[in-house]
Amino acid sequence: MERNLTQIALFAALIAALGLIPKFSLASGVPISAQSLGIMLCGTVLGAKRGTLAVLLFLGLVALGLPLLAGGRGGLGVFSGVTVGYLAGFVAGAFVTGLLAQMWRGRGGWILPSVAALVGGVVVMNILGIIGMAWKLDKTLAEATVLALPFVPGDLLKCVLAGLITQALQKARPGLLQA
Ligand SMILES: O=C(O)CCCC[C@@H]1SC[C@@H]2NC(=O)N[C@@H]21
Repeated sequence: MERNLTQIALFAALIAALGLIPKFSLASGVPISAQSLGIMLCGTVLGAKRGTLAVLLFLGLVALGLPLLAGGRGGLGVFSGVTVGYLAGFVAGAFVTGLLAQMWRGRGGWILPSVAALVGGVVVMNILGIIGMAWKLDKTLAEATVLALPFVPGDLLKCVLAGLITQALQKARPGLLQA
């Protein structure tokens, strides 16, 4: 129990730390951000339940006003901005990544954790992000999808990184990863 809480807090802190890497702002207002790597790792390393709780803790701190989002943003206002779909995607993405990672735990080296991150941290997260952009920017889903295309190369790289980091942690600290 205590160990779980520590790990949840640690991964919430990891997402926050990735927010210190400068974001690259695009015309849509949704930045290229390293924080989605943290979301993927929450799922691949902690699994669905603990990973989702870590993301909820992170977003709870953001809602309280802590400037933990990339570029030093925080407060309730961010939940009504153009990235609201992505913020919902942070939660759903960690959950789906975690479910798949748990199902495939210990198999496939770095590839299966990467595929889990691809499905949860790229497909699910971007679907919600695109819906949010379409809503907030008054665009069609097709137009919003075009706006999300610049994220794809970086997001694919993050999937590979998430798989490699997860495999390394599996070897170094097997107790951290849930079956
Ligand atoms: O800071 C925020 O308010 C959320 C930013 C979300 C950015 C999304 S995460 C998935 C996709 N990949 C990126 O690099 N940026 C977007």
